[in-house]
Formats: sequence, C-alpha cells, structure tokens
Amino acid sequence: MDMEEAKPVPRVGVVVFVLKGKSVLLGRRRSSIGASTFALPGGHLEFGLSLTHTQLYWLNQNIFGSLALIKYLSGAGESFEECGARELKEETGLEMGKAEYITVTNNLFLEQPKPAHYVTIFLRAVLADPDQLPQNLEPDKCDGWEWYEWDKDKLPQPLFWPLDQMVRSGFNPFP
Ligand SMILES: CC(C)CCOP(=O)(O)OP(=O)(O)O
Ligand SMILES: [Mg+2]
Ligand SMILES: [Mg+2]
Ligand SMILES: [Mg+2]
Repeated sequence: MDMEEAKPVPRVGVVVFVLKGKSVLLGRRRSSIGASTFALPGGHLEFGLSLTHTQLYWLNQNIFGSLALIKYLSGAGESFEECGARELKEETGLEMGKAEYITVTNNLFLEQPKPAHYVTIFLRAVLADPDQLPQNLEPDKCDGWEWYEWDKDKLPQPLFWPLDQMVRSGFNPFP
C-alpha cells in the first residue's frame, strides 16, 4: 500500500442541536470516536443524494424521470440539512423540522483507536412534531437518547470533547 492510500483524510460530520424548551437531545456514544461520551445526534456527510439506489431507481422510473438521476450523477451532493435530517431519523426516528446552520469546528482526534480528523457542521433544529419521542434505533452506536437542559451544571458527563469545549466557552445553541 503506498503512503497516499494510508494517509487518513479529513471527513465531514453534521450534528444537530435538537432544541426542546431549554433542553437539547444527547446520547452516550458507543462507536469508535468518543465512546462513552455524551454527544449530539448526527453523522457523516454522504456523497451524493441521501437517496438509496433503490429509491433513486424508483424515482427515476416513476416520478422525476431523469431529474433525480441527473441530480445524483451531477454530484449535487447531500446538503447539510439533508444530512442532519437523515442522521437524526436514522439514529432517533425523529423528524427534523426547521433547521439552520449555527457553527463549525475543525477537530483532530488523535487519542482514539484510529486517528481521525473531522470538520463538523453544527445545525440547530426543532422537531417537526414537538411531541415525538426519540427512539434508540442504533443501540450498537448509542446507549439511548435523553433531553438535557443546556446548563453546564446540568449536562451529563463526560461530554464528547468538541461539545465539552463549546460548553466551556459559553456557547449558546439557542436562538
Ligand atoms: C465524529 C463525528 C463528529 C462525525 C461522525 O459521527 P458518527 O460517528 O456518529 O457517524 P455516523 O452517525 O454516520 O455513524
Ligand atoms: Mg448515524
Ligand atoms: Mg452516518
Ligand atoms: Mg452518529
């Protein structure tokens, strides 16, 4: 394997501050990066549309004709909002309502099992249905989702360290 292949490359994550009253949704991670720390729902920005090939084929055959295919092939990639909504749905079953970009961080994770470098896009959003309850749809990656008041003395510990740095800096995700 040549050195080019071995070199890790930065990846893009999109995470969502789901706001409910004074609280945000957090889950204790089980996956490789930040295992056992409390983090926001979210995940990797994916190449191209957040449609599966099957969905795309169906759309192509039944509704948009070549429109969907052109968008996919033109590389009109997954938007930050599409990624946030997809990841939130995949991980918690929750439908994302109005969302907006609030900040970005550039983090190197050297002490993890594998070194990683993430540019993380932070969105804030409300739920499409404020009464919808979160489910833990990926128990292999998360211990479960709970609402926590965004108050440095009331948040669970330990927080995923980029989030911990935001709390310590007095970051306020609320409008
Ligand atoms: C580390 C983080 C900022 C980006 C990746 O998040 P994640 O490990 O939750 O990714 P997935 O939800 O896509 O598995
Ligand atoms: Mg995910
Ligand atoms: Mg993902
Ligand atoms: Mg995730």
